[in-house]
Amino acid sequence: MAQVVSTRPIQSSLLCPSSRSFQNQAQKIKPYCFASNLITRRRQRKSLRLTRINSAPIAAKISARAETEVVPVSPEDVPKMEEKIQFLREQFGDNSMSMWSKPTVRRKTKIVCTIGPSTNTKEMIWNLAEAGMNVARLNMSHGDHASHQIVIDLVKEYNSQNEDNVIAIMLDTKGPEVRSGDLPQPIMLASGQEFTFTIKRGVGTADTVSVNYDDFVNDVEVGDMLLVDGGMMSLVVKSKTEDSVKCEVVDGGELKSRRHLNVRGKSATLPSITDKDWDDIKFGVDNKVDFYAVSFVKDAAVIHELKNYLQSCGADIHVIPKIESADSIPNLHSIIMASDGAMVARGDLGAELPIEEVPLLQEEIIRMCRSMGKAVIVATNMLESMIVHPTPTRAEVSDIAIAVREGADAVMLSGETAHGKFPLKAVKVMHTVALRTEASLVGGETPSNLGQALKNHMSEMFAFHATMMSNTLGTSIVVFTRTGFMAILLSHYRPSGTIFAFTNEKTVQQRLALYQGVRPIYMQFSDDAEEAFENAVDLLQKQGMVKEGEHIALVQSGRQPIWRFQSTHNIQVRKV
Ligand SMILES: Nc1ncnc2c1ncn2[C@@H]1O[C@H](COP(=O)(O)OP(=O)(O)O)[C@@H](O)[C@H]1O
Ligand SMILES: C=C(OP(=O)(O)O)C(=O)O
Repeated sequence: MAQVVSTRPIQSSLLCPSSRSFQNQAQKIKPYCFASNLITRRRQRKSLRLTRINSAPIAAKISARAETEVVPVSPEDVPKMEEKIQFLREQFGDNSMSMWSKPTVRRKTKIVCTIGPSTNTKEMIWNLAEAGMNVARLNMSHGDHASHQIVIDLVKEYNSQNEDNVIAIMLDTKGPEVRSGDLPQPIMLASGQEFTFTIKRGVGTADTVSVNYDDFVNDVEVGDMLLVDGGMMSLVVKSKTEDSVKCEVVDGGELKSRRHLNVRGKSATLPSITDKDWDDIKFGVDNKVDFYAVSFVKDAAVIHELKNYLQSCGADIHVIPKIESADSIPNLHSIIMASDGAMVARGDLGAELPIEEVPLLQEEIIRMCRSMGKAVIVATNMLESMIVHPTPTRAEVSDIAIAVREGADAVMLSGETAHGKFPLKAVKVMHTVALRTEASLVGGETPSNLGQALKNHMSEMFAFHATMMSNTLGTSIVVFTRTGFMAILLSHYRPSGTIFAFTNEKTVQQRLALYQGVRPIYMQFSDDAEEAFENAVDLLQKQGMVKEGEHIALVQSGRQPIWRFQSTHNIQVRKV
């Protein structure tokens, strides 16, 4: 057992871990090129065949290391691989790879699925979870508390039956969004025709529809461009009365019920958290959801207000602002600083701001979140075509790969899983593309100023060195955490190996499901540190997540000391 121990505070500030030598070293450890990957895959296939003949232990052959893994290249390969694994399991009665065979274990980038009419049944939630969903998102713009309650209860039921694969719950507030009203049936709008939006309630005819926002008439001006569903249709404002806005259709199409309305370049003058949102937030507190995604945040004040409210009711729920409002951009830094992460909500963002700004902002928001040690989710249109088609466009596949490369913690599915025809296929595509992209990445690329943001130098130093050690030795990392802090910190260093985060808090286990590379495991902590380590390694070995003879890096650090003197942090490398 190798050990690095520090028992006194470090005075000097941290070295920047993104130095060239670090990267060079990582490069050496994890060489990658397409050809070598193909060869590895061929060898892999061969070793699978050999395994069948020799009945040798198979855990090592289908190992977790991304570079030696059979990486399916198309979603169609996934069932084939699952069949293969099933075959091996049946042949050898071996369960040592059962956990690694789960998509949620091998992939580092997490998947958020919006639950809606296509997926709100027990069967579909179970299927989504098995296909790779890590977080279930409830969009409060749709449905009522009763329908969301059913979904929450189902996810909780799944979690109670699958302690090794828990799904986090994210409640997404409706926010001050402007939407058109309900229509008895969709209306076809043709370019050049006149169409009216009215603040009168309940109107839904061929030429006029209600808007859910009374100040709509005051906020828009003649000449403004109105975008429906982020630009799927557009109308230019021609004139106004005290309750209506007359427009001319520029780009026509089919107008359905409750569609997004944005004014190009403008945010609505509404508070970020509306009365309905407060009601939904309380519903989230009652149901102990894990995250709020807060729509249309414009400044940090609203985050402070929500956090104060949550503190006053003793609720441990993390807050993820959705960056989608033009007004939020000058305040990005303070908004993210006040929050637990951010969502790049590209739908509304690309409607309020010029569309060509979206990729640049995505990169900037991811970079900012990562440097501040906060979670970041990339959302909207990721596999949009799969709402109706069984395969994605190549551009969509690239989009997922870019988000993974940029270092997002999670990628999100919206309509694809909420009301699409192929929700499970969409999750499988996302899983496969993320996994394939991750296999091409060098681990441990840390944002250069992570240290300055976190100001907890001892924990950071240990997270950095644990990452270095595990990357050098090619090990997984085992960390014990009560609050999730150290697991989240390690995640931000993006080690190559999996971070097995043992926690004695179910809420922390669920929350950690969102974080890149973290595999959260619930375990009651023994009073004796050594016993707890042994139990953890035992559990990993039983589940086939580590195997005999393999090394693991074990980290004891973080804000709250567990089995250590106040100032003692350590990293150990152990042989299983
Ligand atoms: N809980 C729900 N109940 C009914 N329909 C839903 C629900 N959640 C999502 N949907 C449908 O899926 C679509 C895509 O989901 P999402 O992108 O989250 O919604 P939106 O863009 O409308 O805010 C929605 O426009 C809606 O038609
Ligand atoms: C995620 C988004 O928000 P919503 O789906 O809630 O409209 C978005 O606008 O990209």
